[in-house]
Amino acid sequence: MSSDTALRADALGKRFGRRGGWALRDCSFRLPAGRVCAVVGPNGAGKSTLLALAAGLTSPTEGSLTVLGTTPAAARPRVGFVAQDKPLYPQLTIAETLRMGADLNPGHWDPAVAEQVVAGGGLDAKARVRSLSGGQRTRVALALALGKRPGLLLLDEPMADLDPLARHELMGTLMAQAAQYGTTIMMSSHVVAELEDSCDHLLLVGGGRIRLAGEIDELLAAHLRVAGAADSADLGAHTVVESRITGRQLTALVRPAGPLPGGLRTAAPSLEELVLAHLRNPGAPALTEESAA
Ligand SMILES: Nc1ncnc2c1ncn2[C@@H]1O[C@H](COP(=O)(O)OP(=O)(O)OP(=O)(O)O)[C@@H](O)[C@H]1O
Repeated sequence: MSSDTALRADALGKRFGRRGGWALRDCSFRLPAGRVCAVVGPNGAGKSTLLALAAGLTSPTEGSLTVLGTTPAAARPRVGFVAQDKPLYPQLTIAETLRMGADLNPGHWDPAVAEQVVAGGGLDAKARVRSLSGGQRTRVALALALGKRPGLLLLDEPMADLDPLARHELMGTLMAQAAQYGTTIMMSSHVVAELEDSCDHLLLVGGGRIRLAGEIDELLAAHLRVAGAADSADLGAHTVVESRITGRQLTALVRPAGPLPGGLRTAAPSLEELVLAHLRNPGAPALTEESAA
């Protein structure tokens, strides 16, 4: 794998237990290094499973995953992971937690980055973790992950319990980290509107499969919102992700395979429109680099 690839999945599958269903199946994608990648999908889609596989916390049932050019287990010292439940030691103070981060990451711990993230929330370094709110714990968990100066940062719904100001500020910190150190960031979220400004890559997971994968600009450019008279709009030659007829009016989200029928009004979709259309239509054909190749 070339060094410009942070993460590569090949026919990756994960099943919990021998009789369990597949949490992920037949997932193939490539995440170039230095990208900020949004992982979106409905509850139970397999997002956390994918992040846990990338963090080396669980192993694939089939297929393979390459992280920073090696196995997920070997890449762990260079990977930061903030799990959904943000495990921290409640009896430690914030200062002790960060010291633990320094001890666990000899030679690649950046105290200034970690302290800056904590200070951004106005937190007292002497406060014990157990006395912190959910959002404040998130901030400490992010400080631990960022202080490690990871090559790949995996964040499972990092913003879910943060107030809007804290989200904005921490997103800014994450973007600055990505820009300054070339850190690849992969983060799951349900708040798609917030991702449009900060992410440049998208993985949409549904039912354990990859539904959309690629650069957000390219995915958006491959789709069009169309509207026009229903009786004059034969979209049969194109991939229709979603279509609705109200009265005589057709509105649709399509992946054009060539020129569209005349008389239709077209507009570029927003990221939220693209994601929602695919979530509402789980049977719509996937678009990934593999399917486009
Ligand atoms: N440890 C486990 N044991 C058994 N099944 C599991 C386990 N972890 C996840 N699953 C199953 O795998 C599927 C994917 O779960 P996962 O947590 O990856 O989804 P998700 O996309 O992160 O969901 P959410 O948005 O609700 O966090 C679900 O059907 C879930 O029940």
